[in-house]
Amino acid sequence: MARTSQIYIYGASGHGLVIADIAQAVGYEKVVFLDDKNEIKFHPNLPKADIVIAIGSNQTRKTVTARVKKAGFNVVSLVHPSAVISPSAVIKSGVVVMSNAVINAGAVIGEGAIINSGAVVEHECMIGEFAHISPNAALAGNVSVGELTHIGIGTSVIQGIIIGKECIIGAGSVVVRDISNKVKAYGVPAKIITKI
Ligand SMILES: CC(=O)SCCNC(=O)CCNC(=O)[C@H](O)C(C)(C)COP(=O)(O)OP(=O)(O)OC[C@H]1O[C@@H](n2cnc3c(N)ncnc32)[C@H](O)[C@@H]1OP(=O)(O)O
Repeated sequence: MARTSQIYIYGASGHGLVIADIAQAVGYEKVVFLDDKNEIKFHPNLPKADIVIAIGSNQTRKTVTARVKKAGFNVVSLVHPSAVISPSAVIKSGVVVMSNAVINAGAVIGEGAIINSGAVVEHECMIGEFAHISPNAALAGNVSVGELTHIGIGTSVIQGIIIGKECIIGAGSVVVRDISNKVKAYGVPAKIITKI
């Protein structure tokens, strides 16, 4: 679908402001924020235009994405011009890639995922749908991150690790063993703290 000159940003938080900067940097002429608390709220009958879902909560981002897609809006991916993306990486729809992120060869970034500022996603990593890789997190080669999982700021994950779905990995962790689904884990090395 051809890009529209206007883009809706669904969510007017700090995350939305960062995404608005990216939208302008890649050439959108007009940014319109939609927010449940703002004057302009999402409605299925709004004029159709590109849209990006700027909601930090992984589960809410997934739910809202389904809603706007059902209403016929074009959910786009936005990549900051300073990010370095391998030609062989695959970026699915609704992904945002912030400034200075690196996504290396053969990596696959699932629908609706966030690759935040300065994150490194090494070769052949698989990032699940609606996951969030926080700023300065570093995933070595062949790491798999399950859907809806949040990797905390500054976390490092060694090569080949499998992290399950719907997990929270705390800030500054070093993950050296696989992590099962639906757990909170943190520390150096990361240990499972609780089930979610
Ligand atoms: C652009 C952006 O802003 S993107 C967002 C980036 N943000 C992040 O990455 C935040 C990630 N979140 C965290 O790291 C959080 O601390 C969590 C989710 C791991 C834990 O949160 P909570 O369950 O609320 O834990 P809580 O704050 O109550 O702390 C419980 C204990 O764990 C410790 N703890 C919490 N997080 C960590 C961590 N990442 N590493 C080591 N210890 C930790 C606390 O010091 C505390 O210890 P104490 O009981 O001895 O005092």
